[in-house]
Amino acid sequence: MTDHTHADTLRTPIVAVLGHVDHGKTSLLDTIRGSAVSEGEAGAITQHIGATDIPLDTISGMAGELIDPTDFDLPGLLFIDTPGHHSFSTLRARGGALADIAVLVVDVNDGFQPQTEEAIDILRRTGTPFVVAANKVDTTPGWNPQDGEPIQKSMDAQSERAKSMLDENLYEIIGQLSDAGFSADLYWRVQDFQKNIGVVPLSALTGEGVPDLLTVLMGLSQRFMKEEMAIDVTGPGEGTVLEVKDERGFGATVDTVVYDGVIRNGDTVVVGGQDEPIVTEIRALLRPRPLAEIRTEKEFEKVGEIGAAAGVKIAAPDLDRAMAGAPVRVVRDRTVDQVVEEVKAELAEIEVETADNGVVVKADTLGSLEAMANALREAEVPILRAEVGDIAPRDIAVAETANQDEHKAILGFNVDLLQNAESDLENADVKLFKNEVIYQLVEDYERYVEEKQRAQQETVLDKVVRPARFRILPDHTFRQNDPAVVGVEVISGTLQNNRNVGYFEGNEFERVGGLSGIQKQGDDVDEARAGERVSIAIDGPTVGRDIEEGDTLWTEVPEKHAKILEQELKEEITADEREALQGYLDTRRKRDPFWGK
Ligand SMILES: Nc1nc2c(ncn2[C@@H]2O[C@H](COP(=O)(O)OP(=O)(O)OP(=O)(O)O)[C@@H](O)[C@H]2O)c(=O)[nH]1
Repeated sequence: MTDHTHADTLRTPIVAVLGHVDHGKTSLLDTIRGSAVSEGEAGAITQHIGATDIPLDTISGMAGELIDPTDFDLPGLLFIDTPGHHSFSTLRARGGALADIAVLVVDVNDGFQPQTEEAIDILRRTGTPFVVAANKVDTTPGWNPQDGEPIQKSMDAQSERAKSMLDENLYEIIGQLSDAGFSADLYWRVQDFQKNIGVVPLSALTGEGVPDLLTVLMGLSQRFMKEEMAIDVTGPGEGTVLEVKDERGFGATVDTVVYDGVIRNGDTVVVGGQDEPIVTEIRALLRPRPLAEIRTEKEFEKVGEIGAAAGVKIAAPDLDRAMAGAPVRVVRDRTVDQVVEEVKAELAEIEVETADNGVVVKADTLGSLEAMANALREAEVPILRAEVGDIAPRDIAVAETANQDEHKAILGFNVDLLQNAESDLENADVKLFKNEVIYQLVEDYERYVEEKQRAQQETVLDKVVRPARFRILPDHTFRQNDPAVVGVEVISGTLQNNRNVGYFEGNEFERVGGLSGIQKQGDDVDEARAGERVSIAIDGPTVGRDIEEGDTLWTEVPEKHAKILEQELKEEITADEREALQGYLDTRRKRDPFWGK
């Protein structure tokens, strides 16, 4: 942990934006950035790698009368630029969420959608405070746009009809939040933001309501997060890898959000890698060039050091096996071993529990891998191997070793099938599942397993001998023997052709012969159901000697089949088959209590 006893400063809270596809995450970030820039002040925003820093002055300028900047001593807000909950689950810091606060974007017309639910789950699990941006209010029929205005002011300019239509949609969202277990209300009605989620109606398109969102975010951070924002600005830097990227002239680099301390050029750092922690020395710390210098050849500018909270690109040797979501730690005055152990310990927290048997899981980041593992654990699906990265030939080979068919599967979340793995997959008996929504991915897999099991049961059911009890009808002997042909009525169960039949003498089963034909109204059939009257040919017995009219006969069910029927297929067979089975088992067990067990 960082020593907080000296040089404490308040850092900028880190904000993440998440929500369902197309609900407006990117537009909202663009609008926040855009209106910050159009505030016109020099240094209104600072573009970081993977993040945008909006200082308090700019926020208060945008928020107008909503904010009194003297109420705040936090320096501003750092918005993570890569929106979406995939990246959000990457955003870890010391076992928790990297983002201090989140904005959940919900389209007012669409309400909650699958990725909204998933985002809520992640927020709940990580205990991240959040506000809901009820976006696209401008699409309300009859809306009279009030560009960039606070939402109350904008509401005052709307017709009663538009207002009530919007209200209806907003209450729908509040209801959905409540269904998800969060008590919520329109933000200006919320008294206690620790107990209630504030909903901010806004439009990323017209900017109305955006001042309100910034005000609420600032207020929440100031009130509830101030203590966590106290950091030692000179301490060894700590951060999280957002993305691993090849950069011309630099090789593999890691885009990193620094949430504590300071990172300096030349520092030795430990970075979580695919196989083991990577120990390397920083060759360059890179930031985007300020907008004014955009015309220069080079995309990045080098900086000597960078302090939390900030986004920076780290160039250093050996970073190609670094993982998105993994920790980055500066060694500084500690030993390398000590920091390697720290990084290992942190990675171990995320390490997914694996079993000797199970599926292969691949995900784009450590965080999403962890979320996948959680979802699979809940669904009681064991995992054989879990890794960050695209699907490679090795994964297919591993999946193929699973000894249960249903486990010969790869579940890929937000990853691609590598080109050199395509033919392997085609030739292997491995099923690939890909989806961008975790619970849908798990559901797809569960459905597949169910179908597979049903198909297996059906084949078993096809082969298994069905129980039947039937009676020889009086005056229905058509032939005495070779074979005996008699009319019967099936009392319960299914009488199948080519089965052995017999009767119980006391509790002993006496086989009389085998069925060699069933005819129903003159037509050959394979089976007869309960209640049906058919004529059957039995090889073996002679009517009047071995069997009599009026006798009750049974299909002989082999012990193994009886066991499968009773233990595995009881739900699959019909009620009268169950009845026949029960009668058969009861009689068998009078003699041998363990028969068919
Ligand atoms: N009318 C209106 N349209 C909006 C608003 N916000 C976003 N849109 C539109 O909605 C569409 C999706 O917006 P994006 O910002 O790309 O949504 P996103 O959530 O970032 O989508 P992904 O990045 O694909 O997940 C775009 O066509 C936007 O122009 C809004 O407030 N009003």
